[in-house]
Amino acid sequence: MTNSTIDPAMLAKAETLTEALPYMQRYAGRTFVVKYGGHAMGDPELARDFAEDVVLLKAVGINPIVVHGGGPQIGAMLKRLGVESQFVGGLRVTDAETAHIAEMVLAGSINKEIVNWIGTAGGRAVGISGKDAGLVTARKVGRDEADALQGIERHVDLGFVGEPVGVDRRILDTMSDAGVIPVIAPIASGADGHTYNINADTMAGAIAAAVGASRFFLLTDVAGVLDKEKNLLTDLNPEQVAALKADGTISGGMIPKLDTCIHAVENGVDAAVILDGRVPHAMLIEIFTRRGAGTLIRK
Ligand SMILES: Nc1ncnc2c1ncn2[C@@H]1O[C@H](COP(=O)(O)OP(=O)(O)O)[C@@H](O)[C@H]1O
Ligand SMILES: CC(=O)N[C@@H](CCC(=O)OP(=O)(O)O)C(=O)O
Repeated sequence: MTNSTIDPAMLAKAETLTEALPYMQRYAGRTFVVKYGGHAMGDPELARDFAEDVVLLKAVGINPIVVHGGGPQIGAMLKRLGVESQFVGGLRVTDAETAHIAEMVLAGSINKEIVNWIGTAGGRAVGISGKDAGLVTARKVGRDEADALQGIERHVDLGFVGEPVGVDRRILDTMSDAGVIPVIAPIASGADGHTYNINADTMAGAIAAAVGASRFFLLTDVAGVLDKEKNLLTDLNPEQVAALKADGTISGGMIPKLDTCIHAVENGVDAAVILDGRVPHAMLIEIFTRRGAGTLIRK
């Protein structure tokens, strides 16, 4: 049969698969950490696409590890329960009651929902938090907030907001060996026995560094890092990120996100990629095609 008798649409599908082949060969056996943000979770269609992508990675021999957020979902639950919540420097001030609710939402409903999507897509996922098998040990975060009005620095107690100080990867290796996809909620215990609420980007970055991930994907609600004219910056190194911070091109939630990426690439992760979680199959396009997507951060 010659090309002229083949349906062009079928041929294009076959070419998509052959285009993916060298990437599948390159990445087989590697570990990818995927941070799935709360904003990217709202749409059930996109959630299904995301779960399919994760299952496909596993099927071609990559070890995906999912770390999820859920900030908007915690906010909604706090509102329902009439509990006030405020953010300082992108972190939710977390009293004992808020920590309890954050754990309920993150390690409870959201974690199991993602496990369910992955199961529906034909994968085997196990949902855990940083507490399980001592995966992550946290310590309390201290923060100095500049009081812009008075021009003074004052220490803000964020309560039970934690940062990872240790990662014991053994449970992740056990799960990977058993063909299981870990789904991790950003909650951990401190050496003091308290439960800590951890920013999901920070949690994912610590896990990516601890496992020496080949790729660290952060799915968010923008196309990637944008310049002042709103054009996508496809590649950045730590020096360029520092310049973008200094001239005010990046602000808000993008600052801690990029800090996390730089920390990860300076601690054993090959590359971090900020991706648009609103684009169906954004991860597959980035990993398996020549086009790529989002912003790649590398040393
Ligand atoms: N230069 C920039 N490029 C892209 N996004 C930026 C930039 N500067 C600030 N941002 C903001 O950062 C946000 C992403 O961070 P964040 O809201 O914390 O994401 P998530 O909730 O997914 O973790 C974007 O929605 C955007 O408003
Ligand atoms: C300390 C802190 O701020 N924790 C976050 C944890 C969830 C999170 O980071 O979710 P997203 O990735 O969806 O924003 C919070 O309470 O909202």
